[in-house]
Amino acid sequence: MGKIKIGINGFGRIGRLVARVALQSEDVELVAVNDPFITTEYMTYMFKYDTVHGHWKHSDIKLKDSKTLLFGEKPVTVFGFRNPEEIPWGEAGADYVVESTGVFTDKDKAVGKVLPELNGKLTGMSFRVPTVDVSVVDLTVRLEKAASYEDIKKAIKAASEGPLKGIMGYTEADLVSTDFTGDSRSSIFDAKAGIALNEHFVKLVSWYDNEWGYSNRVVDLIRHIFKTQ
Ligand SMILES: NC(=O)C1=CN([C@@H]2O[C@H](COP(=O)(O)OP(=O)(O)OC[C@H]3O[C@@H](n4cnc5c(N)ncnc54)[C@H](O)[C@@H]3O)[C@@H](O)[C@H]2O)C=CC1
Ligand SMILES: O=C(OP(=O)(O)O)[C@H](O)COP(=O)(O)O
Repeated sequence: MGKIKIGINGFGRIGRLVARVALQSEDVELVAVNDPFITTEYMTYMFKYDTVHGHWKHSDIKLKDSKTLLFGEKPVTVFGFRNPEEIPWGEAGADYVVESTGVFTDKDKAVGKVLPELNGKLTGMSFRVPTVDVSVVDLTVRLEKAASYEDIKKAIKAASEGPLKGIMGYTEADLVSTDFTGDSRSSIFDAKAGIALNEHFVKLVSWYDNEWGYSNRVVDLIRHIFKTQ
């Protein structure tokens, strides 16, 4: 089976990290990036030296010419269009495009679309804690069916080791926000941080690397689309 060829629109925090995920994947090939507001020199510099996730050590990155970046031997076409309709992704061979400009998306409305059964039942917020990276979800829940905090912990632990392995994590360690930097899972339940008022009212706490976890899920999503198309 051929590789999944992707383009990335917007080469900021997420665009560059999706590129890192793709470049480390066997089955995904980065073929093009588009960003009208930064030069190829600046793209190279920002990609190489990421303050949060560290220096890129997997390959050399060079400018082949003003329209091509070389990641090791791998050429990646660079476009600079502001209007997404004008970007010639096809010319570069991109079959899937990651939208990571933040200009054309509306992610806050996505939960109810992805999980319609939660419409009207769930709202929430996550704290972008004052570190360069990592967020935390503080979920306060009123339960119709009684459950002790121990039961909840057991169910989440079982899911993290079973159907949600690699996506949901579970920890009883005494960790703090920066300990989750570089974790590719979407949510790591902090068993010691939650609290139950009674068997119908609980607060659950879960951490995630909002940059690296999200970027890994973007590439997982492309793999899913590729497989199911
Ligand atoms: N930073 C994070 O932790 C997360 C961000 N997101 C979402 O990902 C998206 C991108 O966020 P960041 O990477 O943090 O933003 P960013 O500001 O670091 O990067 C955005 C990039 O898009 C470029 N851009 C702006 N207008 C453009 C256009 N018309 N065409 C092409 N490129 C354009 C900018 O030059 C910049 O390089 C947003 O929708 C954000 O909500 C989602 C999850 C986590
Ligand atoms: O840090 C983030 O992730 P989070 O909302 O999951 O904590 C934001 O998605 C960053 O993007 P924003 O600048 O659109 O808020």
